[in-house]
Amino acid sequence: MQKASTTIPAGAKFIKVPTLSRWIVVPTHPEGYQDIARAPEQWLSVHKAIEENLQAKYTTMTATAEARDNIQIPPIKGQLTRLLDELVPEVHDEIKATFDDEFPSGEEEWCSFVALPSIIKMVARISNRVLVGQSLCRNPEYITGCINYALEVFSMAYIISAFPEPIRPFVNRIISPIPRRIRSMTTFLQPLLDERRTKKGDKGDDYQPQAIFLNWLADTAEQREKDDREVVLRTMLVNFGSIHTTSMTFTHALFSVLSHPQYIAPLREEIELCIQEDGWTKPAIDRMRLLDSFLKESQRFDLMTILIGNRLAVEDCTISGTVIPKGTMVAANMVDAHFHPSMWGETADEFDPYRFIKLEEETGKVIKLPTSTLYTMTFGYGRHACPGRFFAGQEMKLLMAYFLHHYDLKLETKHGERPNNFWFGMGNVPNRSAKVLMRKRKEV
Ligand code: HEM
Repeated sequence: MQKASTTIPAGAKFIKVPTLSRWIVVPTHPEGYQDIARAPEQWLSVHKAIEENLQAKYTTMTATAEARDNIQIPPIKGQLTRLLDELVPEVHDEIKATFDDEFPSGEEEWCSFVALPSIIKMVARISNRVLVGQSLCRNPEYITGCINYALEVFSMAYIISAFPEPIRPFVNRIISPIPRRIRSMTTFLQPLLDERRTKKGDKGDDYQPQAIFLNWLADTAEQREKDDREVVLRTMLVNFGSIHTTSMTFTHALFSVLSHPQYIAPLREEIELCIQEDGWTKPAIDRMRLLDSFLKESQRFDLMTILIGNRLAVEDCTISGTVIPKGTMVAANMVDAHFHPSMWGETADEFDPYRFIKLEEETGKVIKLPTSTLYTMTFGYGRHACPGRFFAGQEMKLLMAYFLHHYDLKLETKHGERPNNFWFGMGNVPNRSAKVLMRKRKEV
């Protein structure tokens, strides 16, 4: 895409990019996405784009007019983000329990783990501590179900879109494992919903529900008269949207830290100072500025995907003076955004963990891990930018701080170099078989 961009005629506002399934139209400059992000849903629809990309009618089962109500978003933007402070001890406790269970190594011994699958498991458990609470997040069957559900949605979306529309329902009925998965996930989640309902009935206004996403979602569902099935589907959808995104982003960052070992000492120094003064708390995490800048630079440099922020034109419309015909898929070009010299200057192609600290010192522009801009698009941009980004940012900082504070770490590659990424379609997956060596630090 970078090479192709040199051949774009002057004045062109958009280009058409081929993907495996269809053409996608992207602006020729990162600023061009602004008008796409501002376009009303009746022109450029995020829901229709997701429904097409995920084949949501068959996979997440969220392609009905009713489901477009998106009841999962208010509790994420509301309680989950408002209570980040209170969630730090919970998340820290779950990280500690996960490490104790998964890596019970002695002080002297190095042990090795395959990074990506281990991190997916860890992130699934840690995130679910906040999504559904301690009892379920420590249930390996439930966690495996959450991880597999996401993989099943991806693979079914891929398979189903290869068939013509009229026969998709039959293909889906014959081969989809998703209905069985939903039934099995319901057996885990329904007892929690029943318990909440009973306690609420018994205690009335005195009922103090446990601070977990499932309870906040159930409150929203009740207000909007949605049933328990909708709550289960939405909980699974949030699991789908959070586990693999967080673990892929985090694994990219872990590989970047370990392939630039010169930054481990300053990162550790900052982490140790912050937790000495404030403990494992939100103020401590917020003060870890170098860690924040490092993770943000890793997001900038180690792209998660090439195109992001897809929207489907549901009627002919005019965007930035160009007619976009109905049925066109538009998106942002992440490569252009994350490496554009007008924003990143001559060092755009270099990995600089101090980049966001320097940017703030030199220009006053504050870009932190959850900040979404037209030039830092990992969490999307505009009114549909990821609502879970504040939680995800805090979780990733806590997890990286925990790793670096408690363990010596190195890559198990020939010369400690970063393992190659795996490009799948537009997605950039961190190497799936690369191993990391770790050993408990003596002094901690
Ligand atoms: C590093 C981790 C994550 C990344 C990279 C990420 C990225 C994204 C992106 C790119 C979008 C689409 C934005 C757009 O179309 O404009 C999105 C949407 C969304 N994300 Fe995340 N996400 C992450 C974690 C999470 C977490 C932890 C949650 C929930 C707790 C979450 C919940 C959602 C939801 C509900 C949406 C749909 C928003 C809407 O349609 O308005 N994400 N995310």
